[in-house]
Amino acid sequence: MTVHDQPVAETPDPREFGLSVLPEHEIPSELTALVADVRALVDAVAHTEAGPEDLAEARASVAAATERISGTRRETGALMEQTRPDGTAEYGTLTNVVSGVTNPASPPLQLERSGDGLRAEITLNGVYQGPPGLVHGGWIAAILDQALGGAASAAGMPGMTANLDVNYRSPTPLHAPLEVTARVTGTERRKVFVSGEVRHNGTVTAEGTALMVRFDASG
Ligand SMILES: CCCCC/C=C\C/C=C\C/C=C\C/C=C\CCCC(=O)SCCNC(=O)CCNC(=O)[C@H](O)C(C)(C)COP(=O)(O)OP(=O)(O)OC[C@H]1O[C@@H](n2cnc3c(N)ncnc32)[C@H](O)[C@@H]1OP(=O)(O)O
Repeated sequence: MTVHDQPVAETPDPREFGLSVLPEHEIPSELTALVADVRALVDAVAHTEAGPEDLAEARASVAAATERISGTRRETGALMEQTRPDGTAEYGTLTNVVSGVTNPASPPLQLERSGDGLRAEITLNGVYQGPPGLVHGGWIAAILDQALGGAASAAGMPGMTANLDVNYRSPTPLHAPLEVTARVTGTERRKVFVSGEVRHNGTVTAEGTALMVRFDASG
C-alpha cells in the first residue's frame, strides 16, 4: 500500500456525468436559516408536552409553511460545489442525510480541512438519541462514514464506501461537544483507506476505518 501526499487524480466534474451542480454561494441564506429552524422544530416536536390546542395550531402552521415552499423542487441528486482556497472545486451531495447543507434531516455537521484531513465539532440533540442520554450508534457510524468519505473526497479521491468498520469505545453523550476527525491513510489503485474518530473531552468514544473505492472517471 502506498500513501500519497497529493491527490492521485483530478476530482471528476459531476457535470460530465449529467449531475446538476449548485455553487455554494447561490444557496440563499434564508434557506440555510430555515434549515436551522426546522432542525429546532424537529427537536421541539420530539420532546413537546404541549396540549392538543397548541399542537393543532402548530400543525396548521407547519402545513401552511410546507404549502408555501412546495411549488418548486430541486433535483434529488444535485451536488453543491465549494471552491477550495487553491481555486479547485470540491463537491458534496446537497441533500446528503449526514451533512447536506439544505437537509434539515441531517445533523449540523460541518467538516473542515485540518492538518492532514478533516475535522468537525458537533453537538447532537435528543433527535439523535439511542440509549437514554446517548447518541444512537447508527448515527455515530453515519457521521464517521461521512467524515471518512469526505476525507477521501477532500484529498481529490471521491468515491463510494465499500467497507466500514466501527468500534464503539465509550458511550457518546448527547448535548455535549464532540470532535470528529478523519484522514486518508493509504491508497492502492482505486482503493482509498481512511480512518477517523469521534471524541468527547479528548476521549475517543468511537473510531472507524473504511475502504472507499474511487469513482472511475475513465468511464
Ligand atoms: C461516476 C462519477 C461521478 C462523479 C462524482 C464527482 C464528484 C464526487 C461528488 C461527491 C462525492 C459524493 C459522495 C462522497 C462522500 C460521502 C459518501 C458517503 C458514503 C456513502 O454513503 S456511499 C453509499 C454506500 N456504498 C455503496 O452503496 C457502495 C456499493 N458498492 C459499489 O457500488 C461497488 O461495489 C464499489 C463502487 C464499492 C466497487 O465496485 P467497482 O466495480 O467500482 O470496483 P471493483 O469491484 O473493481 O473494486 C475495486 C477494488 O476495490 C476492492 N473492493 C471492492 N469492494 C470491496 C470490499 N467490500 N471489501 C474489500 N475490497 C473491496 C476490489 O477488490 C478492487 O480491488 P483491487 O484494486 O485490489 O482489485
